[in-house]
Amino acid sequence: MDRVGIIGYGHMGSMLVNGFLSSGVLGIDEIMVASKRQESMDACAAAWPGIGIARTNRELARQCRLIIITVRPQETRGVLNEIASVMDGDEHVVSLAAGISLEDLEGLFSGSVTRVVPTATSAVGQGTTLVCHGRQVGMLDALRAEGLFSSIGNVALVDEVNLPAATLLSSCGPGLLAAIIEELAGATARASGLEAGRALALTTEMAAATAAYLRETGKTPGDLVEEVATGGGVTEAGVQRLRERLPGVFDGTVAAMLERYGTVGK
Ligand SMILES: NC(=O)c1ccc[n+]([C@@H]2O[C@H](COP(=O)([O-])OP(=O)(O)OC[C@H]3O[C@@H](n4cnc5c(N)ncnc54)[C@H](O)[C@@H]3O)[C@@H](O)[C@H]2O)c1
Ligand code: PRO
Repeated sequence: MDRVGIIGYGHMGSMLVNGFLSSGVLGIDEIMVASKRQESMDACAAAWPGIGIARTNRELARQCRLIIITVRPQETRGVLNEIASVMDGDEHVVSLAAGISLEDLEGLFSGSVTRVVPTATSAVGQGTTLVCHGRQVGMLDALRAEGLFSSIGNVALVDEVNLPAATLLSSCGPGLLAAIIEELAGATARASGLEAGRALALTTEMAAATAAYLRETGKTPGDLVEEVATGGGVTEAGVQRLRERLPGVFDGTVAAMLERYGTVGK
């Protein structure tokens, strides 16, 4: 049977298995998983009774035409080298690895390759999965992969040249925003004595409401700042301070991330 194979069962591998099966886009007998650690395979089998578990990556590659590789970038070449000898050239590999180009991946085996960048927020059906197909990917394979990932959120096709920047925003972004939420809540609790858990709950709800407001009204962030910051009031004092300091902080943040993106797959 032509099952969808997932190699690696960490944050992304388990999120994809949960998403594909919970959404119903794949049935339990249409998916097969292989991962290095026996404990994670035991956890997978316990969470999804009847799921196909391969003992090795090669065993999985022999049985699946669409193979999604969710190991870390520095482990991705090794996995492709390992399975290449049992592939017949008709396979479609989907690589999640940040920083490993289509050209590099296509050089490792004879099938077709798509790069995909999901986001942790896909676990709740929110956020955008970035998709970049290699030139050898046929239309049916492209549509099949896009259909799978659209079951866990939005899908956006992105040219490879724009993948680093788009990844920073849509996939690293939840980590950045979570860190900002944590800092804002923490600083407010420290300065005021408001209980830390309460501060975090209020900040999280505020962040979700702000994103919903911008999305639903189509207003710009600048419009919203203007609405909230009453002249001579409290918000104005905070926004003024942020606008003095944040451009430097974010320029440095983006530069550090783009630099790491260039080396992460080496
Ligand atoms: N975490 C994210 O939000 C995110 C988003 C988009 C893309 N990615 C990409 O997804 C990939 C996985 O990230 P993650 O956060 O899930 O990492 P992770 O460390 O949580 O998971 C990696 C998994 O691969 C397994 N593994 C390692 N070597 C293996 C091998 N040789 N054979 C089989 N399994 C092996 C590990 O046991 C682990 O289960 C990375 O390439 C990353 O760049 C991650
Ligand atoms: N998580 C991966 C990383 O931080 C890639 C996008 C989000 O490297």
